[in-house]
Amino acid sequence: MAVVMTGNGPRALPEGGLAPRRASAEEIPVLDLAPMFGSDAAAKAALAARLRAACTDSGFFYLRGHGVPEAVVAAAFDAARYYFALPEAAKLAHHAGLSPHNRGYAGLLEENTDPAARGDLHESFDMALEVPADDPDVLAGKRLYGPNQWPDGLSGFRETVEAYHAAMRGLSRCLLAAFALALGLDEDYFDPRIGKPLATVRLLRYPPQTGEIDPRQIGIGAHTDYECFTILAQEDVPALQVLSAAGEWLAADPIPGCFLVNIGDQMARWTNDLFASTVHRAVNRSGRERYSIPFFFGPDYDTEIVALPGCTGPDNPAKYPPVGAGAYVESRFSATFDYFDGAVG
Ligand SMILES: O=C(O)CCC(=O)C(=O)O
Ligand SMILES: [Fe+2]
Repeated sequence: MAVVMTGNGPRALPEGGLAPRRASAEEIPVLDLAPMFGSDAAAKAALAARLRAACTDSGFFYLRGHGVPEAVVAAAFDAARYYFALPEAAKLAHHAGLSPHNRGYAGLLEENTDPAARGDLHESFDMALEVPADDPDVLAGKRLYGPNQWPDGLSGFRETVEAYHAAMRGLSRCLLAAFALALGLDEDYFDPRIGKPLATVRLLRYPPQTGEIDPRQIGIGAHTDYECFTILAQEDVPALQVLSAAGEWLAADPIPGCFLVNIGDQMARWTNDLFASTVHRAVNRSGRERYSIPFFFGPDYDTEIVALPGCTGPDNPAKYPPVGAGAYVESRFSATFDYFDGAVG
């Protein structure tokens, strides 16, 4: 049987084709975050219960009532479109391999999420929290902190992408409060751990794939995400597939006005696998270019990821040894990006 190696161990993959099945509203539910912006404790508790069910089941859910203005999302997609249309030389000038902090551009096939595959058919631009080069954490060699790299001469690009990052950070704080409630913790439980979060905006462009498709070379190979959770913005071009517990690929098609959120490996570790970090992949068979914008959110670099209160018990010992949040993501980047270990400062 085929498996994919993740940071939390091997996961079985089904044999077979690239076509997904439609997901039902139970399999990938739509949750409304609005109660988290109010003070109705019963409404928050109801959301927390639905969130807990979604996270323990598929680990994927659509999010509405999130409060992020549509214009902020639309501007980020416009920025992605004109960014990727730059000449290749302009993009290579700020290649992520020139940054010790994994910020900048990477081209087609440079990432390989599934070690058994032959590279991912997308190009990307990564930016994260802007931390100056003389910051003590950067000087201490915490590689995931550092300055971003930006393309030259692309008016408004930086401002637009930074505004999107800020909006996603705000949303993440709110979402984490809901996760805390879903885990029976105080709403502000995670707040002391997210003052300087490892939080990356990634612009992605997937060219369409037509004709015979090599299953070992798709938009993004089967993988789990590395951080706590991912907030994905999609336009109207479908491609994303989620592996169900029963081993079927489900289509996670875009829903207008909703983000798609999924649990990542850090949260699976934090919850001792109560919350599912679910395998997913993308295949762009739409015949059109696809742009998507994942936002990966994890806690501060030095946060120890160890089973949270209530997630272990006499019959449920901790499955994973403690690990530093930053060290964990760095180890995953080393496994995934062929340029990360050789990056120059
Ligand atoms: O583009 C997508 O829909 C998914 C991207 C993804 O899974 C990732 O970047 O980790
Ligand atoms: Fe992913």
